[in-house]
Amino acid sequence: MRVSVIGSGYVGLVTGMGFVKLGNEVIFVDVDERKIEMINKAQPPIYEEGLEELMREFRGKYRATKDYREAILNSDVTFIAVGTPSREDGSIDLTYIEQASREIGRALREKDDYHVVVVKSTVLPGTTENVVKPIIEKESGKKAFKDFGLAMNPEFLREGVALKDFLNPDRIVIGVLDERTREVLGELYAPIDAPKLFTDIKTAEMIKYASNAFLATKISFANEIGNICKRLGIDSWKVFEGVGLDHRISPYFFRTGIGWGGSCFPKDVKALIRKAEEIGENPIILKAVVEVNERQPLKLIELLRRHVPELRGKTIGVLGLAFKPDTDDVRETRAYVIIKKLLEAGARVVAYDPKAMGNFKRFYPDVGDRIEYAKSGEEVLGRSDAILIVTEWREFEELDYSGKIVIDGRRVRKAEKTAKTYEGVCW
Ligand SMILES: NC(=O)c1ccc[n+]([C@@H]2O[C@H](COP(=O)([O-])OP(=O)(O)OC[C@H]3O[C@@H](n4cnc5c(N)ncnc54)[C@H](O)[C@@H]3O)[C@@H](O)[C@H]2O)c1
Ligand SMILES: O=c1ccn([C@@H]2O[C@H](COP(=O)(O)OP(=O)(O)O[C@H]3O[C@H](CO)[C@@H](O)[C@H](O)[C@H]3O)[C@@H](O)[C@H]2O)c(=O)[nH]1
Repeated sequence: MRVSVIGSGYVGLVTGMGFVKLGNEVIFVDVDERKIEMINKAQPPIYEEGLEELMREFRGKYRATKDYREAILNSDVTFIAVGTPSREDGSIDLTYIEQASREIGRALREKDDYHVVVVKSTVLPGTTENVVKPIIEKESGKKAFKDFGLAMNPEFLREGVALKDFLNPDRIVIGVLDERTREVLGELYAPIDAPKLFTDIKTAEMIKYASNAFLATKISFANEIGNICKRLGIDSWKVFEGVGLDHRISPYFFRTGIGWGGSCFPKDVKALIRKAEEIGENPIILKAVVEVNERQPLKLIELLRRHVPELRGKTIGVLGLAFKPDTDDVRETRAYVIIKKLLEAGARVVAYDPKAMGNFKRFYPDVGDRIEYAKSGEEVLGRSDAILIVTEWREFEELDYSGKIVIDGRRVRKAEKTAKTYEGVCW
């Protein structure tokens, strides 16, 4: 099938390349010229394992452009994968979704064939039918479900293992209302062996929020128990090993530490809270989930002060800047909050991350410009009075921590075994 993907970021690029691997032809659209140029040279603008190899292998089966018209006229189905960030008050910002819908609508005006538009971005229930649909109808002069198809197909991939997740998902959720669209998406996803759940459109939108909210809740719950464990001298990882053996609970997403960051959980939980309040609900669990998560990285500083009471003038090493390992993404990384606190306390910070140092400096100039970047984890260890572990990159398991003070937010076993002084956040 001929597929176009609007927005070539973490989701758009991975999804599009996934469709290429499944035998489709893909046209990527983006407003960012740098990304377009890189994609056309078969270079991924983001770091994601396996992506570069896939882009090299399938060169010629995909291309990128700024031109919506070209992309829509030369494809049968279009996925919208633009960002849906938070506004200042936590509510969802639909600016990019609205822009993309307008451009798609304008291009569809010139097209006679039945074209299917699929919202893949995470959007609140009602957005596809109440925002995307009327914009496309107005700009195209056509009617949804009659002249063009419309669906919502949330994405559940995790960064770092995104391609694997896209090609081997736990499930595929497809929100559709018309039979033709259902057939097109059924055919497109046919090669993927996973349970396929067809729902109406707003249910598909809600499944995405409920999933992310539950996963964030699971981690905040684990961290709350973990904080109690720490005071009682109990290893919360052992506790959750025991808890997770109950098949009703499952062992996953119980890694206690400094909490969740990233481009999804923070913004999606907040957007759901705002939406709930707007419609007269008070989501007390979700609010507590966010509060626990905001306090959690501060535990690392609290523990550090037990061993280094005066931070002024001290050099503190930070291992890891990405919000999780195997990605260069720094959106809502715990490293930002932690480094900000260190600088406020007058410490010097020397940091290292295998992939995310450039992004950290660009995204957070207020702290990113005030710290030093090391060339390796060894250099951080060599130059610091104490070390904080913020992201559990595999290579941090290879470092020599002997003689060091290490405060660990993610549980790097080598540090736990070999550091002179070691503290874990919840263990
Ligand atoms: N990152 C993830 O792991 C993940 C997983 C599942 C779902 N999601 C959801 O997918 C959506 C995209 O997330 P992302 O992380 O890929 O974002 P991203 O910021 O990495 O990518 C979005 C891309 O859209 C482009 N863009 C913005 N406006 C545009 C427009 N009008 N026309 C064309 N391109 C435009 C941007 O230049 C950017 O390249 C969000 O709704 C997010 O919640 C993300
Ligand atoms: O037991 C755990 C698991 C994760 N985390 C943290 O939680 C955050 C998110 O991790 P993860 O879920 O692995 O990464 P994402 O790429 O943000 O993926 C989440 O967000 C995506 C965007 O919506 C969804 O598609 C995925 O299903 C969902 O897992 C990171 O800061 C992790 O360090 C923990 O603290 N403990």
